[in-house]
Amino acid sequence: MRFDVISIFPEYLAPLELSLIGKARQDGLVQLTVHDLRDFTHDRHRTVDDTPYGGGAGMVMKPEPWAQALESLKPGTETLEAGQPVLVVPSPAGEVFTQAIAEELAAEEHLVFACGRYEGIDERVLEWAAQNYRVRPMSLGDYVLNGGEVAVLAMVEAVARLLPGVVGNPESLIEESHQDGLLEYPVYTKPSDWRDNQVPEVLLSGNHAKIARFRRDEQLRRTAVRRPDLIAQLSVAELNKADLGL
Ligand SMILES: Nc1cc(-c2cccs2)n[nH]1
Repeated sequence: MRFDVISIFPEYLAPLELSLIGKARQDGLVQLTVHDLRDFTHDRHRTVDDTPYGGGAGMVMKPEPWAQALESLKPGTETLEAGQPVLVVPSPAGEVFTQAIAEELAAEEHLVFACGRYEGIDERVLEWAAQNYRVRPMSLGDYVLNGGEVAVLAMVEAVARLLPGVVGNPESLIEESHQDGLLEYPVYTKPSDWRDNQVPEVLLSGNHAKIARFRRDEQLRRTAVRRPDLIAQLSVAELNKADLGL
């Protein structure tokens, strides 16, 4: 998997050199390159923004530096089966990023992330880029950040960790939150009696069927309380499987 990130703050993406993703890059499982958008400007001040047509506060990112940065990544030279790269554009006006989308993107060969700042990128860039990219405006959630970099850190981690060989034990990717549309169950470790707080007895029983049932019930109970919106998407059969006791 090849990741390219374009930003006016490339140092913001430095955490992607650390830990899991950093090791994946060293192991050659992931190729990740961060590009400074200002390298695609040609004026003395390396200008990337200008005032908005139609007025309004703030500045808009100029189209030409983006076009040159995106062209530099050689879209359109992909093999037929690889298909066009996906251009992910973090935006509060995008589709909401989910685990399902992370899994979708993890199946791609090449992802490009465009980190907007200011009031956003000139819309014509996204229209123009559609010639050589599958353009996907993507929101991290219904709140506003100052730029796309934080969203890219989250999305790259969510995608890269799904790639074969990136996390040590692939089993740890199973039964995670949102894996099956539910939140994950609570976890415990030693000591079993901690400051007079006990680990649920069933987890000490060694009865794997009961443990599995307890964990499933806890997933459903947590989801019903914390994320009723997810419960609405579950089948009646799933709900009937659990004793929610709500
Ligand atoms: N979910 C989300 C994305 C964003 C931004 C992306 C780029 C600038 S602001 N805010 N909130």
